[in-house]
Amino acid sequence: MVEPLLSVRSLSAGYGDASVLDEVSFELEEGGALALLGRNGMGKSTLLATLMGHTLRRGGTIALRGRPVERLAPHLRPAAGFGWVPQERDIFPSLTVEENLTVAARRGPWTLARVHELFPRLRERRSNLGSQLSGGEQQMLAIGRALMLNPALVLLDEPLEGLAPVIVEELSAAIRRMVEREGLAIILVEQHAHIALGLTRDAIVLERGRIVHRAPSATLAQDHATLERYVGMRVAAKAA
Ligand SMILES: Nc1ncnc2c1ncn2[C@@H]1O[C@H](COP(=O)(O)OP(=O)(O)OP(=O)(O)O)[C@@H](O)[C@H]1O
Repeated sequence: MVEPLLSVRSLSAGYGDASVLDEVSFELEEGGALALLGRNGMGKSTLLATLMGHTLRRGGTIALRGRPVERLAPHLRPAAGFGWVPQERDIFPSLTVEENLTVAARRGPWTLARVHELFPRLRERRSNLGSQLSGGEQQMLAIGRALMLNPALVLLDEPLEGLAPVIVEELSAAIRRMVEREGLAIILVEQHAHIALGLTRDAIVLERGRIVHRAPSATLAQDHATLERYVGMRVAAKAA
């Protein structure tokens, strides 16, 4: 049997007394691309934050390439292979674009040149400060910085949120290239289900911290009843 890239078993977690994730189990193969869908507040960001060690884990296991990581301190998880692009982007405003990219870089196939190739705007803006970037450029920088860690898996938390349609297209094309051409594994949280399903191979749907549906992305994209039920009418209408 081929070992999965990521194996999550019966993962339960929350914040303080509040329990959010309830017995979540799933696997992701090497080079896999997984969409994580569900309405607001259903636990999608919490699942990514839990993989990064930023919540209170109540039970369950997380293994990356067979290595148990659920007890690793959050600051050690990037070195273990997790690249995280949080919803807030968290770029350093007083560092230049190039400094943001290189400050925590790790050796591997993703270099400054390759990140510039994926996002030519970051090359053009390399001497600008993080604070001088548009929202779309900040998002490109956040993804580029995660790639410079040379991760085994990239966790993308609503990377297209609040961006203009032309930037959404540019970023979607870059994510598609990361997955299809570079073979990078991703977990993509996205409110725009039709876009997320177009960029991934498999999907899971969270409802109040539990997985309530799993399917190949192409199948779920056609399953309007399930999308309406768990993701919302607006998205299902767009997917139709
Ligand atoms: N730092 C926190 N402290 C306490 N509760 C939190 C915290 N972050 C999230 N929650 C709660 O956890 C639950 C799940 O939130 P989460 O952000 O994971 O949902 P989500 O599916 O990612 O939704 P969204 O699209 O709104 O980000 C919500 O009830 C939320 O209020």
